[in-house]
Amino acid sequence: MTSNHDDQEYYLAQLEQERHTIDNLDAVLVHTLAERFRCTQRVGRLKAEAKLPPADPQREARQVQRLRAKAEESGLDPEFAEKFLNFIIKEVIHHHEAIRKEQQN
Ligand SMILES: C=C(O[C@@H]1C=C(C(=O)O)C=C[C@H]1O)C(=O)O
Repeated sequence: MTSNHDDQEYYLAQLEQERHTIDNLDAVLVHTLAERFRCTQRVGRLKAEAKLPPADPQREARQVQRLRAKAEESGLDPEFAEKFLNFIIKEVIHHHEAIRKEQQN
């Protein structure tokens, strides 16, 4: 009984420690994404001023290859890395289209 109770405390302490690390990493992810979107907003304004299209499929393909390789190196599923990057890029392109429309008005 006592040993079960002790085990439970041990597991709960481990769980709390791991969740603390997850919280820190989630904060890093949010800060990193915020910086990336600040940067892509600047790119969107530059492209609108230069009359370049919002999407650049060749750049996207290079980014996907680069990220897939990095994912493999670090033990992350490259399929997941690609899906995640495409999800972000889709949002960026929406922003760039909105910037372009604003500039046209
Ligand atoms: C940010 C850009 O705009 C778009 C978004 C990209 C991205 O989020 O990585 C990449 C290519 C473009 O489709 C860019 O052209 O660099």
